[in-house]
Amino acid sequence: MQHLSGIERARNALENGGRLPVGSLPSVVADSWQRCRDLGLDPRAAPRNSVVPFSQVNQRREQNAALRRLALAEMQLLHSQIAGSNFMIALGDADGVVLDTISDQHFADSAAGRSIIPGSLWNEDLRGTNALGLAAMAHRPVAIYGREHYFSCHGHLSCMAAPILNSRGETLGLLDASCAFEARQEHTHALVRMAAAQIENGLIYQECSESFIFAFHPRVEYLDTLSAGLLSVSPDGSIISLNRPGTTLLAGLPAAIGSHFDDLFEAGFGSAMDGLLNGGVIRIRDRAGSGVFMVCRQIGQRGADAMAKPAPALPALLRRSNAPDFVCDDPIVKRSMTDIADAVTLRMPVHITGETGTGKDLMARHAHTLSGRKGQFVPVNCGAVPENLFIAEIFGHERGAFTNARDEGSPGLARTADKGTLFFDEVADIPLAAQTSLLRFLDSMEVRSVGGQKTLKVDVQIVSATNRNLQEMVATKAFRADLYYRLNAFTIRLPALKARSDFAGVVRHLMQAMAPDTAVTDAAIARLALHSWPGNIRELKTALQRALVRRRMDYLDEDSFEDINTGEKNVDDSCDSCRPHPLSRSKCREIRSIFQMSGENISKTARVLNLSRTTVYKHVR
Ligand SMILES: Nc1ncnc2c1ncn2[C@@H]1O[C@H](COP(=O)(O)OP(=O)(O)OP(=O)(O)O)[C@@H](O)[C@H]1O
Repeated sequence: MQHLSGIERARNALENGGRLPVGSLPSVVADSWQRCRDLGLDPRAAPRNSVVPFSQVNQRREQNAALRRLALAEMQLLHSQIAGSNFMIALGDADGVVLDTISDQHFADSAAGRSIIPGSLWNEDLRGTNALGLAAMAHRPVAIYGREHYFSCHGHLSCMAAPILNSRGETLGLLDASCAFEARQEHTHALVRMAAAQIENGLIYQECSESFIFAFHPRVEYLDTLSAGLLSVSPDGSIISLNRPGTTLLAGLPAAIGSHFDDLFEAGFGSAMDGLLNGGVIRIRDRAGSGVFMVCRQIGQRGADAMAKPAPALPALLRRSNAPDFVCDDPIVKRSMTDIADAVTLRMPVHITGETGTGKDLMARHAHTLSGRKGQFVPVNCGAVPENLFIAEIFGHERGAFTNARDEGSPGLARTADKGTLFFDEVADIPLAAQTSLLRFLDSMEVRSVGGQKTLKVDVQIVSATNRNLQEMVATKAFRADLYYRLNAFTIRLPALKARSDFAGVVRHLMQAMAPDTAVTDAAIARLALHSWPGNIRELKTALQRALVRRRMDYLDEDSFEDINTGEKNVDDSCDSCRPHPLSRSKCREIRSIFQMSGENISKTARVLNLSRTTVYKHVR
């Protein structure tokens, strides 16, 4: 008989309506499957794809503003720790409604990515066994791997979620990391829990700015870690809040909010304060007789000198160190990179075309790096060199070769680039008279300076770039046809930003470079993606810089880009047939809003809202 693993036996039983085999699943999963079964959910069917309307998402975001502010910063850090692994990080509110997501492009484009969007509800009774729903219900971190999900269509996913609790143990929100099952990373679960703990601590600092905050732990070297207890105390010694590790460390003692410092520790509040306010670490006994080290982390603003200290340093977490210099996940750009590598190996001239700001200069520099040439990368901005000096600038000149020539002469840029790369930027602007000399140089690789007699052979890799249509210029005789054919032996065309499939990656890359600690939400990226970006990546960079300057929070969301012209029709609008009917109007607005967010993609909208394409079409046409 074929030997089936525990999960396979359990799934067989689940999908065929049999009794679930005992011990084949973690109990949290088995209990959840049973509840889903009792609700009559069919594990082989598609779950109901429930999404709350946009206005409600905004309302919920406002209600959770403090949580969101801290959480988005942590999500950004988490994303940078696990990015590149086909992941999505989501923040849910206490009801399991997703408020924000940060994902890598690959996951965002997957079926799962399209169903975890702001507004989507992940309760167990709607979506079956899933980490977000279970963490909300169980008030503790949960990981659900692959086929442990109740619905078989979620079997390719792994999700880890941790609740974010306040000091009364109430769930304030949920942090979730979801990934493709193959990408499952054991350590991600720990990272999610740590991020949730960090948010909980952050909330204590945020909410207790008026009070004293002490960190304590039985081992002094743990005072700066997430295992330390965090206790906030009013100036008269009443306990205002206590984090989760603190509750565990003081288990068995009356550590409830409202109790007094003296009920928990043998040293009275007054004498402990004497030591703590001197800035030192003190050792005191709790009322159960265990010794703990304690240090003051914050003197509340009502305290003598309000010398609030920053939150304790966390154990240094790994950041990605080998990030590429620029983003090239778009298949066309990726292909170009491979082609460039081949071309420079063969020493063929490389010609790069693309609209302004698409990264031609960056690509030219990359060609030089790929060539492995030891010489310099020498750029020539052909549009900026005066026509009468062009030849002298490139090929050099002897002492006093012409009026205004430099006294000491000049070797010229072609010689400077020997054993390196000569990059003709804005190559369409090369003066016609100089085009002949350049063509000769490309054929012979020989340089003769103006006023000089000797020729010198050089070894340079030629790269050129333009955003103009050289072919048209050839047709109008503004550019020499033979030079054109010589330069574009090998041409790559960089796509406009709006056409790049790695748009989100470009946004995140720029943010990482400009403000590594500032999160940018998926919804913000979706809004940015609606703009046409005529200035391409350069324009995007400026828009992000502007938003960073104006931002009032530690993150950028769609509201940060209100000034961006998205060409978006008013998403509050409903279609003509729904407008007169209040009931159908709100559904219609929701459809139209998701339609906008999805880049006007009918199929995506239909999938997200679980509607037929015809229904979506009816509302958005
Ligand atoms: N793939 C990329 N990832 C991240 N940043 C990029 C990328 N491509 C370009 N940039 C950034 O966009 C800006 C414009 O790039 P670049 O100067 O290379 O464009 P260009 O096509 O040469 O522009 P122009 O035609 O106007 O000279 C630069 O700041 C560059 O760092």
